[in-house]
Amino acid sequence: MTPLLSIRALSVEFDTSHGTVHALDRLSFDIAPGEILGIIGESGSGKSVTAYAVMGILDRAARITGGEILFRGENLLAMAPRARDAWRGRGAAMVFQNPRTALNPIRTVGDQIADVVARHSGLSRRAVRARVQELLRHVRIPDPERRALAYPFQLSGGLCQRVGIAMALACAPRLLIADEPTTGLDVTTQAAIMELIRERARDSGTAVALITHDLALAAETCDRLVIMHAGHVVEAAPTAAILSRPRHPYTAGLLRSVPSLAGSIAQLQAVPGSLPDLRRADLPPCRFAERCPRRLPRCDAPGPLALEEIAPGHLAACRNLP
Ligand SMILES: Nc1ncnc2c1ncn2[C@@H]1O[C@H](COP(=O)(O)OP(=O)(O)OP(=O)(O)O)[C@@H](O)[C@H]1O
Repeated sequence: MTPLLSIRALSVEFDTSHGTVHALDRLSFDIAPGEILGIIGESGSGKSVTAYAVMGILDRAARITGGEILFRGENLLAMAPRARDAWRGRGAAMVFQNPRTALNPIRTVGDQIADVVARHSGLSRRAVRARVQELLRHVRIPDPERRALAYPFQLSGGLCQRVGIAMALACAPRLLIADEPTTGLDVTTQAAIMELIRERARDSGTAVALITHDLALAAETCDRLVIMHAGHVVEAAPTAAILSRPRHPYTAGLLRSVPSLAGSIAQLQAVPGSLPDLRRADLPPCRFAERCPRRLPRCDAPGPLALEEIAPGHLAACRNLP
């Protein structure tokens, strides 16, 4: 199937007073229409930078030093700014972590959703208001007439996240990027939010990129997983393939660190070490090598590390695969 989104060899750097951060290095993966793709990695692996690059909302300090982001074959990075602004919302929309801080504290949630609806449609004010109610009902906010008049501080975290989802869905995006959408929410609310996201993919063919460090949550929800480490994709495959036979040592380590996936308590262990400092000028070709139990001399040989198809639909970047 033709991918909806195709990220090809994307490299992003940040200029800081402490040096250049090599945040993404030749990152590549695809998302198909209607697919729920999990983008997994520990803090600092580049998940949010990837999302911001797709949305075109990277920090000013960021530099895209290579690659393409193709949306239905068109390179978003080559689009004129106005066309990119028009694409945002209809093409892709984002649900953010910390729902309350993602909303404007001094406007009612109804007005905030109405702004998005009005910006992306030629609807009359009355029709916009009706659409806001429809969206609030769609994300199952109880008593939507009253809740539309509330300010974010008057709503629970879970309701604020539902508002965030309603805003993202207001322009019927083809791709929904959900960046840690359930962090900080209680387990029941988490489950309800994830069900809304799943339902959207199932019923309207919206592709979903679920960004999370929670491999267990992604395993329950996603069709396919992309495992990121220090700005690289180290493995990408259907969820079942990753769970039954992880090929990259980092993926295997992640699985062993999750109680529900480790197999037994005795096998439970954290991935040793931490991400390398991405400001280092001498970053090795494999950024996992210094933490890797399978490291060989050839792992450090110069030259880029290729992400190769090792089985149909299963990609890995490793010079010593089991
Ligand atoms: N504005 C910035 N200036 C400098 N470095 C940045 C900036 N934004 C991100 N980075 C760096 O880019 C790298 C990737 O960060 P990113 O936020 O994408 O990671 P992440 O995987 O989303 O982490 P988390 O799970 O904590 O959100 C990190 O080393 C981070 O410090």
